[in-house]
Amino acid sequence: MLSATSLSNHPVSLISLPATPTSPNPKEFAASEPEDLSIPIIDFSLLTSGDPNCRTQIIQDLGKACEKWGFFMVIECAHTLPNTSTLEFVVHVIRVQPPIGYCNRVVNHGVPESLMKGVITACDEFFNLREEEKEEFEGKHELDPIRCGTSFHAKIDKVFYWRDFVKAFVHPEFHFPDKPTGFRKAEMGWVFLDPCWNNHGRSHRMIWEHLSAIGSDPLVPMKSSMISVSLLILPTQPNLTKAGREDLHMSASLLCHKTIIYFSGFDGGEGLVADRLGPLRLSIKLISSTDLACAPHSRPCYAPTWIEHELRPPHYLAAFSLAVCAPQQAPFTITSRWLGGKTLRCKSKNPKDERECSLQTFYPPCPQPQLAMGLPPHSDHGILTLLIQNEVGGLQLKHNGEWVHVTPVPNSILVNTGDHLEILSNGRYKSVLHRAVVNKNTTRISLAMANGPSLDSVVSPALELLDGEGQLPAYLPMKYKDYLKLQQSNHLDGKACLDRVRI
Ligand SMILES: O=C(O)CCC(=O)C(=O)O
Ligand SMILES: [Fe+2]
Repeated sequence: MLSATSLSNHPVSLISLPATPTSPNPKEFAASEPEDLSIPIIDFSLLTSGDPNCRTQIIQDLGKACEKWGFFMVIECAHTLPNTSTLEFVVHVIRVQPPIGYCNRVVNHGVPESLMKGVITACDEFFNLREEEKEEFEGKHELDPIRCGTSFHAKIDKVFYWRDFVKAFVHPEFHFPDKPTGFRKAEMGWVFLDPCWNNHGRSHRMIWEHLSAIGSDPLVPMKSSMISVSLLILPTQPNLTKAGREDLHMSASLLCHKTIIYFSGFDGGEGLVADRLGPLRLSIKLISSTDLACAPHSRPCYAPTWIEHELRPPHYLAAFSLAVCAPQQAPFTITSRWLGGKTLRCKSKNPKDERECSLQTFYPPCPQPQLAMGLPPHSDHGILTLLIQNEVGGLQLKHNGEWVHVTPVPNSILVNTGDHLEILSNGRYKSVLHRAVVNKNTTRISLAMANGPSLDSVVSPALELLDGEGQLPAYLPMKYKDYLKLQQSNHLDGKACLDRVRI
């Protein structure tokens, strides 16, 4: 496999790149630099705020962000942004009542920094494997669970982009290359619960399915066999109206998304490295949303259910994919509520089949960045894509006809709208065009998580919208599987794929 990494490491590549007819015009890469400061910022802690006005405000802000930009950033509140006065959507932080002991972690997007850094470092290790080691993951077909490569579609692309990638379906089944071992070194300080367990009638079993997805290595027995786990505290509100209850349910599910289970009972208290551990008996206290809705005081009164299970060592990517459930679900739930308060039938009939795909991209230093392309302009196929990156810029997005450079903000998650959201909202939330440029000196790594319905779901404008607003459908229905195949088997070319279903 001719990878960008191997070219970059090769002395010849330090001289020049061959110009090809598809080499971009250098002017094309110009982006309006500081503009990105107005990219909407969303503070996730407001979504779980006990103050209904705050929630209403943030819901509206999210809707506007999706509509005007198709793009927003979720930050940790500990981070101070440069020049905040110019931000269009700065909102002040109101923290939810903190869970026992660990309040500072459950704020905003709720994904621990160590996990974000760990998964990026593990990606780096993967791309630096020898070419022969990566070859076995090349993948032959568009829907292969793991695919590794350089150009978008090796058979038809005339240009190799200056990047290497590995794509993997991480949900409903978790797939990922079994190398390098670094991916399995996630610290065992936390595990995330599936957020939907408590308000969509999911059984506790689901949780275990998720937890078991975290890893599959056999473990050796360990000495300290019991781990106690403290679970969640949710904001509680007496005398809830129906709307209030709905909000609480939403908040509960959002907070559960972010619930961090802390393990205790180990000596030393330092981070626990998975491969030092044997089988862990994990006990989790579960409370249901009914208990929550009834809880009159700040501490919900509930009858906890204890379950025990053997936990396997976590995989960085599996842990990350669970961790980003909230940022993925929340904007969608909220933007659909914002569409006249209707709940769009957006997703698969069975949420268990929803598809989540992770795409890790590695852009090594490029000798002539003005002649190379990292990733051409395109929109993503799913509902929303969440993206994290190392601290090297390169992502640009199209806003009001201009390319806007996105400056990386440490510990932030970028969220962009995808084609499926555009179709579903009948064009109200457009999928955003974006691209990646490369640079001469530094490697850039990004990790995108795209989520969509199950492969057999038919993607079409939401009936609720059409009925309610007397609109005609602006997109033809298509099976998600066929849409994915169509997009993945052609050149990556702006919104060409979406244009095929546009009426
Ligand atoms: O590397 C980036 O920032 C962009 C990646 C991207 O657009 C994608 O994975 O779809
Ligand atoms: Fe993308």
